[in-house]
Amino acid sequence: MGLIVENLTFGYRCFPVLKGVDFSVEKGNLVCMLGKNGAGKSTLFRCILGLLKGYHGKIMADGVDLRTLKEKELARKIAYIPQNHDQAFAFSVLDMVMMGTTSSLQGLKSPGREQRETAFDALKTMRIEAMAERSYAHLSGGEQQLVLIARAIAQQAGILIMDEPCANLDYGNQARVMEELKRLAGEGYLIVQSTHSPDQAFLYADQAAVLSDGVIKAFGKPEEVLTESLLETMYGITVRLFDAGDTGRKLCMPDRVKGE
Ligand SMILES: Nc1ncnc2c1ncn2[C@@H]1O[C@H](COP(=O)(O)OP(=O)(O)OP(=O)(O)O)[C@@H](O)[C@H]1O
Repeated sequence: MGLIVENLTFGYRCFPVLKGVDFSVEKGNLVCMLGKNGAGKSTLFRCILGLLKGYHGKIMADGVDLRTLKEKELARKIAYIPQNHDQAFAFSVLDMVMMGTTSSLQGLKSPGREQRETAFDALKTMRIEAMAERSYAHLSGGEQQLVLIARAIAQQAGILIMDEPCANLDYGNQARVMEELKRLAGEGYLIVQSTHSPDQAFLYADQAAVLSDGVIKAFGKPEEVLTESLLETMYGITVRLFDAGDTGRKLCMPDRVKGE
């Protein structure tokens, strides 16, 4: 059970972006997808989310070809968590999370007690139930990101897709959000997120995927696949990897920081 992408190709008009993307990953993993600006990470995510339909190849979730699913069925399998953004309307946190439950509603019905309970359970999963009645607009960026993750959980999808979830977050909130994502992966969710930080992949990811020239150039444990030479080729700078004390993890530093 998980996500399989097979020979996925997609282009905007005559401009090819994805040229045969292949990877598969089981539930219970946090995957960090790296690739330079314009590599096609968002395009790949939009194909997986069914927002771009003109692709060739196959995307399967839990053994089901996503092309065969209706919108609501797809929403029960895969949820998208955007970067946190300013919300113009004064929704409460619980209302925001309840919006994630609409895929469980028949026709034009409004959310009821069941949806409220699902939303509250999602807040508990994220350990933010104390915020339920607060205004979403008045939360910090990090808190808002946790609420958006809760909204995806309320959607009751097992696969969460995130485009740079830590962009715009301060250092502490980045760590808090990444710790929560790692915990959710440990509970059985599959999380696929893009990042521009090799360190985020080293510190938190079970798997790293590198998208380059329209294909997955490397996929596997971050410490095994994110080599100095691969990172240098991808980002066009020399880097140095070093062991992070006794954590068993690696960290990445641009070579210029050495003062050369
Ligand atoms: N709607 C569109 N129409 C035409 N070209 C597009 C469109 N959206 C994206 N592109 C192009 O497709 C390529 C891949 O873009 P995409 O946003 O998927 O990259 P990305 O890896 O997510 O980049 P970044 O890291 O900068 O967010 C880029 O060259 C981009 O200019």
